[in-house]
Amino acid sequence: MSQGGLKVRFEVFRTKDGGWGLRSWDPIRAGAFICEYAGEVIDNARVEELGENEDDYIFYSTRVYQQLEIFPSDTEAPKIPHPLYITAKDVGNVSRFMNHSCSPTVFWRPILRENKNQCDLHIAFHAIRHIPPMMELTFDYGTVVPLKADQKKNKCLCESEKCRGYFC
Ligand SMILES: C[S@@+](CC[C@H](N)C(=O)[O-])C[C@H]1O[C@@H](n2cnc3c(N)ncnc32)[C@H](O)[C@@H]1O
Repeated sequence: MSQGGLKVRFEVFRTKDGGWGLRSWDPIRAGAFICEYAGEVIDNARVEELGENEDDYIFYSTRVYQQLEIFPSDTEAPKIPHPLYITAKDVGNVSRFMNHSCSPTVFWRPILRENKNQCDLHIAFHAIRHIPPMMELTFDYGTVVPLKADQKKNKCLCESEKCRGYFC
């Protein structure tokens, strides 16, 4: 599904708070593949080394997510063969501009793809529901568990009714 490439016309735009965000000029149907999180795969040691202040563009597969309403409560989270960290700080695609929302329009799931006799883990983003043109594409960055006392928390500006107030 995700190998067919990008099917919608993306726009990187200035959000109300001044940062960049991502949206699509085309409608996206519920469940449709949107894009992958492209970047450089790094290991845990490099994540620790970079620290939380150095890189705003790390995707962490190790975060914990709120159950999405589209999935029944007994749906298990997809199994990931190993933790995956991807930084899109220096190389990446449009997904690096996707902001966090506590009521996201997009969710991610892991996919395994064969590559020269081995399987590579990729992260594919899909629409949670029908997304009309120009609606911001956002996903839940997830929660660090266990949350350490000194965990850096970013004030969340998603303005959702269900806003948790922060994201990590
Ligand atoms: C992966 S980048 C997303 C693109 C970013 N807005 C930009 O201008 O390049 C993640 C950073 O965007 C900002 N951000 C993302 N979601 C946010 C939210 N809900 N509230 C406030 N800032 C957010 C934070 O600075 C965060 O570290």
